[in-house]
Amino acid sequence: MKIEISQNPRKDLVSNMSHVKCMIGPSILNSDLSNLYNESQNLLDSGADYLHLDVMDGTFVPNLTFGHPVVKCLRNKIPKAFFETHMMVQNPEQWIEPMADANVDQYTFHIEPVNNVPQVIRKIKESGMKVGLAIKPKTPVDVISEYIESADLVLIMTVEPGFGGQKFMQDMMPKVKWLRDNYPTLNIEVDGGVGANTIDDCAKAGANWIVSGTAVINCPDRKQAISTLKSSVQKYLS
Ligand SMILES: O=C(CO)[C@H](O)[C@H](O)COP(=O)(O)O
Ligand SMILES: [Fe+2]
Repeated sequence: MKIEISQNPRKDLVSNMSHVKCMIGPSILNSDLSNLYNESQNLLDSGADYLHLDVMDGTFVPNLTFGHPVVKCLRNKIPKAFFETHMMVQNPEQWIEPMADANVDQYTFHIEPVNNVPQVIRKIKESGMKVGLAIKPKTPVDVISEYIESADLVLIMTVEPGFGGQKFMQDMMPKVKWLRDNYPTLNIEVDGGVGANTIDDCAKAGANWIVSGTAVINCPDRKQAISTLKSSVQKYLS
């Protein structure tokens, strides 16, 4: 008897993500959150490759946003887009199952508050999500080296996590360059203060997943804003 395995509607999209290619993921943090679905759909229609959803718990960072119930509602309305949750939370292990249940594609968590990083990575994988490892500006990049082989992406924060609209920290670029030099096929994401004026620094250092919040949200022509980010990254990708 042939056993039918149910198909993930986003399977092709997910498997295409394993190569180093340019991905632009707007952050909806500073959008009109009362209109979350329309804002998200508008960003996807404007050329976004994925949605970057900032989850904050008020403990790991001094701000509070939304959790899995909101992400699940959004997923019901947007079944096909790639969802990354940026987990700025004190206990990332706690939210793995609920986020997997909300059909999140990639679970990106900060390693700083975690005692057993390999265990969290394993649980994320077992739940069927991809793994992103995030570090704050003050965390040295070599701290994550031992976990990189088992991750799908590393996120280098270019602001202190917690709020949108902050100034880009150019001095994080050596971390990105070190990663790109040592891990040529790694997906490297930057997040915080990234826009038309700072994208070239990120692209030149080797970032290929680009989170941009206010620079895209506040731009009257979001399509143009996303296309500017993409062109810069593509210029530097070999
Ligand atoms: O994780 C974040 C803040 O902690 C956000 O993703 C980030 O700040 C995006 O917004 P902006 O581009 O306006 O800085
Ligand atoms: Fe973020």
